Amino acid sequence: MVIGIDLGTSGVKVVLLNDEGEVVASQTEKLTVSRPQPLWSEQDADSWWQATDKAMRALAQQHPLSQAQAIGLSGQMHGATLLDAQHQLLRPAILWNDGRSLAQCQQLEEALPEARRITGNLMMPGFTAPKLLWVKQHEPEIFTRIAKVLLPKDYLRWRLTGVFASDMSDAAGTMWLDVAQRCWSETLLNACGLTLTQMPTLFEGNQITGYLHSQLAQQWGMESVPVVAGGGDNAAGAIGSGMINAGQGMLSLGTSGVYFVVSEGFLANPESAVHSFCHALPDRWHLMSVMLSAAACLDWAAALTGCADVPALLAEAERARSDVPPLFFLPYLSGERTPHNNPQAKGVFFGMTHQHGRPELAQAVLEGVGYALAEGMDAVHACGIRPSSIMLIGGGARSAYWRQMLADICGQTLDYCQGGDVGPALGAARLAQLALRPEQPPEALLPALPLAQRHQPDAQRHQRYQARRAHFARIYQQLAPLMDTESL
Ligand SMILES: Nc1ncnc2c1ncn2[C@@H]1O[C@H](COP(=O)(O)OP(=O)(O)O)[C@@H](O)[C@H]1O
Ligand SMILES: O=C(CO)[C@@H](O)[C@H](O)COP(=O)(O)O
Repeated sequence: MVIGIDLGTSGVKVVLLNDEGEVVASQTEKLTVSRPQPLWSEQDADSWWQATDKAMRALAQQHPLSQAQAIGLSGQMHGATLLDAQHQLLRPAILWNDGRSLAQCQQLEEALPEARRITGNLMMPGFTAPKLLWVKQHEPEIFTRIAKVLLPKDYLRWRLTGVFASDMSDAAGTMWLDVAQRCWSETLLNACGLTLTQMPTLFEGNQITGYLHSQLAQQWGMESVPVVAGGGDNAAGAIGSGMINAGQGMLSLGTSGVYFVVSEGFLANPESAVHSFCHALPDRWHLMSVMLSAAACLDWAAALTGCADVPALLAEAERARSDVPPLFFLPYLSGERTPHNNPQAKGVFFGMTHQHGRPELAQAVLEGVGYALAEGMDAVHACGIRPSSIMLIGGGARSAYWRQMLADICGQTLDYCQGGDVGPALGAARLAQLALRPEQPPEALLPALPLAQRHQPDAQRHQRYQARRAHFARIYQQLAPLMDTESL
């Protein structure tokens, strides 16, 4: 048996897999995001640990963990978790959807024109490097005390094992990694005033990084098992759904919305804000487009419209009238990465009339996220890569109604598989399984998940959505110059 721990933005998920690769128990503990200033997005890293401990204890109640042989980790990417020499947290973690560091991105790009070549990526505020430059400039007393910079799941690893380590897929999102060579770039680190000693040691996703503290093992009723490197949540989600070979694609509907395609070797197109990162297995890479608020828009809209929860919002959307003028929603509640790279982008409802009520607002939100995802897909396809199949994962993929709508909007066949909603945790567990059997080729241990439902696009609906998508794009283009409201 193996355990997968996924530190998502909305919660920590833990799963227990048996030797047949089936989930025998799982538990989620919720997390909240704090937004103390415009563009900021933070979480208390200690709350990650508290949620993990609680989830593990609950997992142990559901099923004894004495047979567990390894733990794998996965987590929200890019977050800056800063520790001092006594290993105390220096400030709240600055998250992947925090937009405060645009100026620092520009400074890094100007100072280091070779950054795009080394990282394969455009410097964007969500990434870790510009966040550290922001801390250096705005919180110098904290910056000088930084002994270690950790990504979110690697902070959990430190709490689990006492080891400072990361994996290539997550490290690629820092902008300090030479992505083609899979090693830290001292040039990039030095540009932020950092050195190699402040970085965790790098591993491939299927390698053992350390062992569970015996005290924790005892509390959770298990052995002091190996803790495996794991992956950033998107790479881990891809591993969980068997996406490891060139041309395989995945659409993740978590807090963020991610279109992930495994590439043939290292491939980059930084100008389009497409991300080019290492996969969580050796010698494999991938491309992805990232929208910052995907299923997050559903939670926001549910609260806004007085729906009890996301399923209630989805039920409202299904009642939306089709004989009223189209209503548009720009889903940029936390700014946007692909394709706009605009932290100042804002959410917008456009086209409201007396005929629109809660169902139409709900429907507009689902559609708006769909149009933005379709734009990200196009950006990835423009890199010359088009997958033969696309797997849906993440909490948002639980809705069959939204899944079909997304297939219709994107004009793509989308597959939903059993277990897809806990994809990254499953991937973390599968990486742990791989680490225990290094002699086995990954293909043998990563079978595709059983197909639950295939969503074929409907040609007529796709045509109608295409016309609306073009209008959605025009609304953004027209309103983008008005979206920087900081000086008002
Ligand atoms: N039944 C449902 N149908 C559609 N979306 C759902 C449902 N339940 C939860 N969600 C969405 O799933 C999201 C969480 O997905 P998850 O993949 O766990 O995200 P993260 O990894 O960012 O924590 C929530 O933002 C919520 O909007
Ligand atoms: O920033 C990115 C990827 O570049 C996000 O995908 C984060 O990794 C958060 O993921 P979720 O919490 O939405 O799964």
